[in-house]
Amino acid sequence: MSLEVRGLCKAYGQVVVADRIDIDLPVGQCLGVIGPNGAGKSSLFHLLTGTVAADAGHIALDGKPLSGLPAHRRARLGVARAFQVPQPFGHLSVFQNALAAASFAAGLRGEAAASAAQEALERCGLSRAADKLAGALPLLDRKRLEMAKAVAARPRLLLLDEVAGGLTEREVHQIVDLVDELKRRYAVIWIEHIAHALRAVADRIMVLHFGRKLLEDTPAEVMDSAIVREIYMGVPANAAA
Ligand SMILES: Nc1ncnc2c1ncn2[C@@H]1O[C@H](COP(=O)(O)OP(=O)(O)OP(=O)(O)O)[C@@H](O)[C@H]1O
Repeated sequence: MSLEVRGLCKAYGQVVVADRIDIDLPVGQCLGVIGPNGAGKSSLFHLLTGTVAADAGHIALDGKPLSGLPAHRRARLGVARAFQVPQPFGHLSVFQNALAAASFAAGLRGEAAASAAQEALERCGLSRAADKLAGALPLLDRKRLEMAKAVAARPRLLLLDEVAGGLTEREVHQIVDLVDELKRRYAVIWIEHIAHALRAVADRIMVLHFGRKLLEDTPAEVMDSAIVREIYMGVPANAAA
């Protein structure tokens, strides 16, 4: 198992954002994460990347413990995140942005950094735009670059934060195809509000609510579940279907 999370807990005073979360995720699989606003989705990513310290619990990647390590050490051990709002260095080229990620997040130098950057752009469909200024890219390509920066860091665990948000339907399909490609090489966790996108790629979906994992199952089971209908649409879980 690539990612193993056991009993992850975090609270801000009375607000519980992670309540004994367990996750098992191998390379080659995508775990979708859904839940209403404030459910603890972003907090989960903060806890995995190490930007926020957990109150309790254990995280291991490929058997190596991550718990207690600072974010830069976890990045070196293979945790990479693509943010919801891409914030590339707009005055640098697409290639230079990927190179910066390979250098700073993965600690690569020289040829190794350049080939990681090149490979990441190829993998994310951006080779043709390598020399363009990142600030001039249209939104879909900025999303691709955000993912390429994560890939350039040579991750084992790829955390995708609403990477399909704000795109047209057609573009969402392209992102779905890209995530489907990427999950062959990495363990992927994808927080996404666009249900059909997750349904298309995720092997399993986890439903968070008040920091608790309410359900984890196949996309079809989760989308049809009474719990999801209740928390999203206010239909009581015991109401007739
Ligand atoms: N540093 C913090 N201090 C206090 N409360 C926080 C902090 N960070 C998050 N919270 C609270 O924790 C809860 C969970 O927040 P989180 O951002 O993880 O939710 P989310 O599921 O990602 O929500 P959204 O879909 O709106 O992004 C929210 O009530 C939020 O206000």
